[in-house]
Amino acid sequence: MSNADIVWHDAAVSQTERERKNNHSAFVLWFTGLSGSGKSTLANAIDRYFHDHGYRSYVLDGDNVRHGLNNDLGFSEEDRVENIRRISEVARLFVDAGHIVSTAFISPYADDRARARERLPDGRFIEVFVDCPLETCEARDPKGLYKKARSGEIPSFTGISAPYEAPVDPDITLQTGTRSTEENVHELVEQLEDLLRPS
Ligand SMILES: Nc1ncnc2c1ncn2[C@@H]1O[C@H](COP(=O)(O)OS(=O)(=O)O)[C@@H](OP(=O)(O)O)[C@H]1O
Ligand SMILES: Nc1ncnc2c1ncn2[C@@H]1O[C@H](COP(=O)(O)OP(=O)(O)O)[C@@H](O)[C@H]1O
Repeated sequence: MSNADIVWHDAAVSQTERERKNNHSAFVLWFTGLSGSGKSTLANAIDRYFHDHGYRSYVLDGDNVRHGLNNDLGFSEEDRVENIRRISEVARLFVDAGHIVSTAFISPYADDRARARERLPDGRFIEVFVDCPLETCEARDPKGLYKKARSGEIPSFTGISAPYEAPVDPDITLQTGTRSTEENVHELVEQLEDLLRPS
């Protein structure tokens, strides 16, 4: 069956109605950065803040999604593109359902992040650059992957033997080499003030 045979079915309950009931906007916080830069740490810290303050929210994390939905994908350029395409579709569904979704994927290619932005309603895709020098990420090496990448045990490792295209004009930049998680969460809450206000 081709896509031409599939007809979009409008939902009985709109995103706007869900947002009104939740009393806040639905949007995606798209964290991007090198492995070990702090994407998961920050996505979970801000999610804790959202949850504790009555927002409906959820985290989509690279490691976890790759265990399930995307367990057929590796780290070739083609697979990473498909990984991000699927994640952005899932993120869109969460926004449709009225949630604030924080995604924590390296998402190394600028074009893929741009496509993800295009899939979301205007102003509902917030690109957050988790900015941390490669040397710091490598010194942290929380999973021992940089060591393996340097020894050649892991091929095509982002930042070492595969590219990372840093955002040129991100909506928000958080430095994790010099600022604590608490400081960065505070910064995020300030920058998101308009979206977090009751709708
Ligand atoms: N070759 C290679 N390159 C980069 N990362 C690797 C690789 N192999 C395994 N890992 C682990 O997988 C996590 C990255 O998955 P992502 O889905 O975020 O990657 S991507 O967006 O598709 O590039 C990444 O997680 P984070 O460290 O949380 O970023 C790594 O733990
Ligand atoms: N300021 C900071 N912000 C975020 N993570 C930090 C910071 N300082 C140290 N870390 C540590 O760096 C590591 C980042 O790992 P993680 O959040 O899994 O990154 P990523 O998801 O980008 O791979 C964690 O062990 C975290 O405790």
